[in-house]
Amino acid sequence: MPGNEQSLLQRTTDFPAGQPVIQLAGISLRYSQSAAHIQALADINLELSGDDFVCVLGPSGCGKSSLLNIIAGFLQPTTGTITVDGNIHSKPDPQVGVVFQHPNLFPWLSIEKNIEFGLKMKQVGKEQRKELVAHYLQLVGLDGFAKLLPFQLSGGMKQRAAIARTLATDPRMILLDEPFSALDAFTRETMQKNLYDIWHKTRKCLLFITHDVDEALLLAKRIIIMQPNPGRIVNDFPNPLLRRPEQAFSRLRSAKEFNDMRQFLIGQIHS
Ligand SMILES: Nc1ncnc2c1ncn2[C@@H]1O[C@H](COP(=O)(O)OP(=O)(O)OP(=O)(O)O)[C@@H](O)[C@H]1O
Repeated sequence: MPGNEQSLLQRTTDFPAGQPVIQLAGISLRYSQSAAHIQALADINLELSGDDFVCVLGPSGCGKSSLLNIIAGFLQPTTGTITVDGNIHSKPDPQVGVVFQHPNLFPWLSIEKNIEFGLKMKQVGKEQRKELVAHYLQLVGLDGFAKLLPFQLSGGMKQRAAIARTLATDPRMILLDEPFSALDAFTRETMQKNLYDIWHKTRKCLLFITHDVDEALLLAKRIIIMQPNPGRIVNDFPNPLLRRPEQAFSRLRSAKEFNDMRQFLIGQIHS
């Protein structure tokens, strides 16, 4: 692998694992609509490390999307600050990548051109772009589909292309907003395995929002529970079932500990 590509692919490893990537201090958010106010978030304090895979669970309306939009820089908090690697973060920034529920690829660009797009924006040279695109296409298992247009791919393949596009620019962290919720159950499980393997290989800091307790238990290294009125974090703990890559989902799902944790999480969400 050429030296330049090596440095781009491995840039995240320049930061020691375990070092905070992002810190949220005293974040609150109040939506004001005419005379009505909604306190969507209150007193959010959070620190995510370089190799965290955090799943955020909580009932509808507890502020998960608001929190993600603030971290993405799409929304300004009413109070509080966010820092990325110690620097104030207050607007969309290539250091924080986002994968949405719908892959929103550029429909007129081939899959490889979609992945290359962010690299062009970063002014990465042509040869290096080519190698990075090939690397990330392979990482998400789309190496045979580079020349196709998005409409020629299945929903799961499009979402993998969107993940590759975000990974290719090597952000410090990636926010994923229910990225598999529009997929059928079988594709969803395949995608969960894919994402877990990608995280295991890249050790990228991931913040993943989901409504699905099983999904959180199968994927997360750390689980955060939120509650509404106002939206706040009520629990934040390491997933005791953190899976080894070779462990089958079906095996983990059938374990008594899995069912116990599932009941615990459902109780926490609905308490
Ligand atoms: N643009 C907005 N203007 C006013 N209120 C909003 C806006 N967006 C969200 N809210 C309110 O803020 C609170 C949190 O909403 P948010 O969408 O962040 O929750 P959520 O946990 O992501 O919900 P869901 O799981 O249903 O997607 C809710 O009471 C919601 O009605």
